[in-house]
Amino acid sequence: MSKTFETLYAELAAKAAAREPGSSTVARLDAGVHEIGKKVVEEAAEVWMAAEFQSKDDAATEISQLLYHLQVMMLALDLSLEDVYSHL
Ligand SMILES: N=c1c2ncn([C@@H]3O[C@H](COP(=O)(O)OP(=O)(O)OP(=O)(O)O)[C@@H](O)[C@H]3O)c2ncn1[C@@H]1O[C@H](COP(=O)(O)O)[C@@H](O)[C@H]1O
Repeated sequence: MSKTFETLYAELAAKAAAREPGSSTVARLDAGVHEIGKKVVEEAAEVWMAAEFQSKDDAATEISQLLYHLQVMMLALDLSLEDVYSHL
């Protein structure tokens, strides 16, 4: 079964809680909100560029990466899925 936003968040939260060795997510959380924020902005720009100048598949890839980095930011801020969904 392919991952969803919810299952990815659960996976990342578990890795963060366990401080799983070798996890890039744990390393990004340790780097802090400033560095995570830079990745969010970078990936957002890559979504824009892919949407305008590349293929739909490239855009889908960049969107998936943006979603990942947004989830890392959520974990850094101790925001649950419900905290975000309540604003939708
Ligand atoms: N879905 C993702 C995911 N999307 C994007 N990324 C990271 O974001 C980067 C975005 O690509 P770039 O083109 O910006 O690469 P880059 O310039 O080399 O970026 P940097 O790694 O230098 O920041 C990727 O290289 C990954 O490091 C992700 N890293 C992890 N996941 C998933 O998160 C889960 C936990 O991963 P670990 O914490 O590494 O175990 C696993 O299921 C992974 O598949």
